[in-house]
Amino acid sequence: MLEVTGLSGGYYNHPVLDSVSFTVNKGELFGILGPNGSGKTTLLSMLSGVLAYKAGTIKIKGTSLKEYSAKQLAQVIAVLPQHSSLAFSYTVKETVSLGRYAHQKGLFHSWSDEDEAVVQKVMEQTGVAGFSDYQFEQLSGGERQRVLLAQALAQEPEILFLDEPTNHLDLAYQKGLLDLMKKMAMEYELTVIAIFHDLNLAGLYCDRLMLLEKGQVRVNDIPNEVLKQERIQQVYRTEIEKHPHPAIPRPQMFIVPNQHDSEKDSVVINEQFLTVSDEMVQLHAPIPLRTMSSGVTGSGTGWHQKFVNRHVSHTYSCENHVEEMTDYLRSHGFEPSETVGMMTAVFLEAVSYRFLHGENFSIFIVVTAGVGNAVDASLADQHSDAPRPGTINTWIFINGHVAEEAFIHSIVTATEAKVKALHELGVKDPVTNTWATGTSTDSILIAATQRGEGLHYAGTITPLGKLISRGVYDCTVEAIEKNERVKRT
Ligand SMILES: Nc1ncnc2c1ncn2[C@@H]1O[C@H](COP(=O)(O)OP(=O)(O)OP(=O)(O)O)[C@@H](O)[C@H]1O
Repeated sequence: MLEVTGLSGGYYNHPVLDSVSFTVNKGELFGILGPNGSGKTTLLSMLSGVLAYKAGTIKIKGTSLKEYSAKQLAQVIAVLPQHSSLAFSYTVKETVSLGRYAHQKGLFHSWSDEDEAVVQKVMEQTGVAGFSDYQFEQLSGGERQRVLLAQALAQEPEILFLDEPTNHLDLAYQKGLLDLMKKMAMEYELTVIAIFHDLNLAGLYCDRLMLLEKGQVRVNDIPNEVLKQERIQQVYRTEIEKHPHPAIPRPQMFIVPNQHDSEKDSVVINEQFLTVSDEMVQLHAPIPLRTMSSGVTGSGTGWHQKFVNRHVSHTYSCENHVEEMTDYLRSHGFEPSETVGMMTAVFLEAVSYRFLHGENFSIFIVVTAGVGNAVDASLADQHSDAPRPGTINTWIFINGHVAEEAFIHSIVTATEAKVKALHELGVKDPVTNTWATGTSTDSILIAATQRGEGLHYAGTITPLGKLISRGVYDCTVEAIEKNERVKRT
């Protein structure tokens, strides 16, 4: 649909683009990225015939751009510019109707039924039909943007050029505009070429992205390839982190702000932050910790500052346990969204904890363990599936900067150490009378300060893994033994 080869040029005495080449296929949603001043708008101006170029070729539908008359070009391409104002005062409908110019014939063209139908349709699509009689100048920035999009769509173009289309739009309209572009690309094979500053929106919606740097193409590929952490850091000269979108397989980039609380660099989570009562074991960290957990609240990954392991009776009914736990936390002064909350039927005086030092990092482990619900995982299908309160709850606080994979390693390593502790104590599954590997609802928390030493791995023979293995094994053995003693008294 669009073929650009060796395109160079810019402004008087100011070369901007340097041999830019790329193609865009029919029905593609193609994103142009690049830092301020990299030449994105200059490129779009050349592609839409507004700015002359010095060298290279631009072909639209196989024909050189230079061979199109203004009217012919307007039948194929439409442009939604970054900044626009109107020379005269028009109503919204009149503004949108201007988009029909390219399709009108003769000197004294008349307004056809088709013109009217198209204008009504695009005003509905862009959500501006409700204020069709308003003066354009009376509208907010976002409303104007949508009216100008309607005008561009009224042109019924085959290629739509957008310069930062989501500028001025609120969240819902950003999504609305890009969903509409995607739909039109898929259903009507509209080719959409858009400049984005928001890498995340570009990554979410575009089929392909082209990254410009100092007037040259740095890369042109699918979003996951273009949005590589190191590359974006280099080109934009800023610190970002790449993570997958939580709901769809698309990349997302997160800005990492400079930390201004360096006095907390030395925060070490240890026993001083732990409180044990009959009702709960709680830890209040002085800073939010990066967490991965299977708690009743605060599960999955997140950032949490408070940690609660609450005692419940053996007869606790687990129906609606999340809601009940949320109410409990709130009534005890905890904000549920900021708290990792677990439950246990174990008497909490039987808690076991240890602080262990590595070379440049340390860990603090807290375990409560009862084995009344012990299960042999290899024979779990012989058990009923009625949920009961978890009986081995393991908290691992890491004073270090833990990579995502090391969070997962930590869970594997801790589980292996726990299984060994159960074997060592000869704990059996009461249903199958075979060696137990855990209990039916064990929970785990890994919480890291994300300061200091970078810890990339936590497999059993890594420095972090060795500490976790030792600590979880010792604490689990001690917690089970203590609980047995408490139960006997
Ligand atoms: N009309 C102009 N006359 C002279 N130089 C210009 C003109 N417009 C832009 N430039 C220069 O051309 C270079 C590229 O500008 P352009 O607007 O294409 O960048 P951009 O990537 O779209 O930037 P931004 O992200 O800030 O919108 C910049 O150095 C800019 O100063």
